Amino acid sequence: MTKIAVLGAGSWGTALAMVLSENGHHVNIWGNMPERIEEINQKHTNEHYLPGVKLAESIIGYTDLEEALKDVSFILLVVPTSAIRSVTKQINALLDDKQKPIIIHASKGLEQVSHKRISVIIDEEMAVEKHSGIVVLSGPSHAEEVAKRDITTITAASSSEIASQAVQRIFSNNYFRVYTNSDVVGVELGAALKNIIAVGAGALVGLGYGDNAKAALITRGLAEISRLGMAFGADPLTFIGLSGVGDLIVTATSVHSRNWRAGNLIGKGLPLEEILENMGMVVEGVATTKAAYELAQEKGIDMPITAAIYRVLFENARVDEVVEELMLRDRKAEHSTSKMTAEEE
Ligand SMILES: NC(=O)C1=CN([C@@H]2O[C@H](COP(=O)(O)OP(=O)(O)OC[C@H]3O[C@@H](n4cnc5c(N)ncnc54)[C@H](O)[C@@H]3O)[C@@H](O)[C@H]2O)C=CC1
Ligand SMILES: O=C(CO)COP(=O)(O)O
Repeated sequence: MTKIAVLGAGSWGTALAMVLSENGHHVNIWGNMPERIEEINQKHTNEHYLPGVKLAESIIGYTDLEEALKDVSFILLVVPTSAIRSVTKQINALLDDKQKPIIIHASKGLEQVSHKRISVIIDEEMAVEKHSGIVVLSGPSHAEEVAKRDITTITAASSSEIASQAVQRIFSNNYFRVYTNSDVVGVELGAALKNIIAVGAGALVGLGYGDNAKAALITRGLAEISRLGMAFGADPLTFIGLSGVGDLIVTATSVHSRNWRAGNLIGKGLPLEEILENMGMVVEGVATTKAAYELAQEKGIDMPITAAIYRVLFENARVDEVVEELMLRDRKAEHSTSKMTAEEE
């Protein structure tokens, strides 16, 4: 039996713990909220994050990280992006160089200020001799639907094929299909940046725009995600895959999405602080908008939708006002086909 530690006892960590435990693995789930860990151990539920869902009794909750990591051969990090660095530091301090687990992360975002991808942060904080590879798990996957065993497809990306195949093996079953991918940059950027577009899509619906507007935002959103990704060496094919258009569709069209819901309330005129306070779960797209906006400015990459959403979130611009600005930008050709062109744009 494979022993796995899931670090982060929120919606996604809990849903992924369920998949792993159904696949016959021994799952330790670690969280920073003692009352939720007690609920997982006593009642086998995590009502705040996955209401009405019964968890396997074999999933054991921990508040002590050292205990949760004991003898595991995989560590799945699924805390908000803002907590990745500190949690990775703690793991690194607790592991010796004999255990050598595979490190997986399933979070979606970019670090504030440094604008780094999550696997880069993990790589910086984990001594290379203490692990057997870093794998990114990403794709169109609402926790609520995975917890109901709805059909889900996802990708496991790593520079180590052995590690990505091992991750594919532990997660795969008849409702959770995992592909492997070697484009870590593209998979992580697709995952992080789609949340920005989901905020925008929610805002459009909140303001009463129609299906044409939604399709325009998603398609042109994907164009700018790909443009940034290609400038960082991502494979353009990744953006028409699960962690590109797949995740963009599922996030930008669904009421399950916290990013879409936050955007929707912005479109309806509610203040951002109030929305974030009441969500009760992480809305990665807000911080990611800031990081991506700054990154695009720094690298001279044209990301007009991201810039528009930045203005709404951080400069109090109105949604209808930025929509008008986007529509009246300079006329352009639809495609920039080569990496060179994307970088020069
Ligand atoms: N919910 C979903 O359907 C999916 C979420 N994700 C990604 O997974 C990541 C986590 O999201 P969710 O589980 O949905 O968020 P959530 O808001 O449901 O739960 C986050 C959990 O992390 C805990 N946490 C926060 N800071 C921590 C720290 N320093 N140490 C330990 N625990 C800490 C919180 O207490 C909470 O239990 C995000 O990056 C999100 O984008 C990815 C795919 C699907
Ligand atoms: O990443 C997700 C689905 O793939 C979940 O999106 P939200 O964080 O917007 O809920």
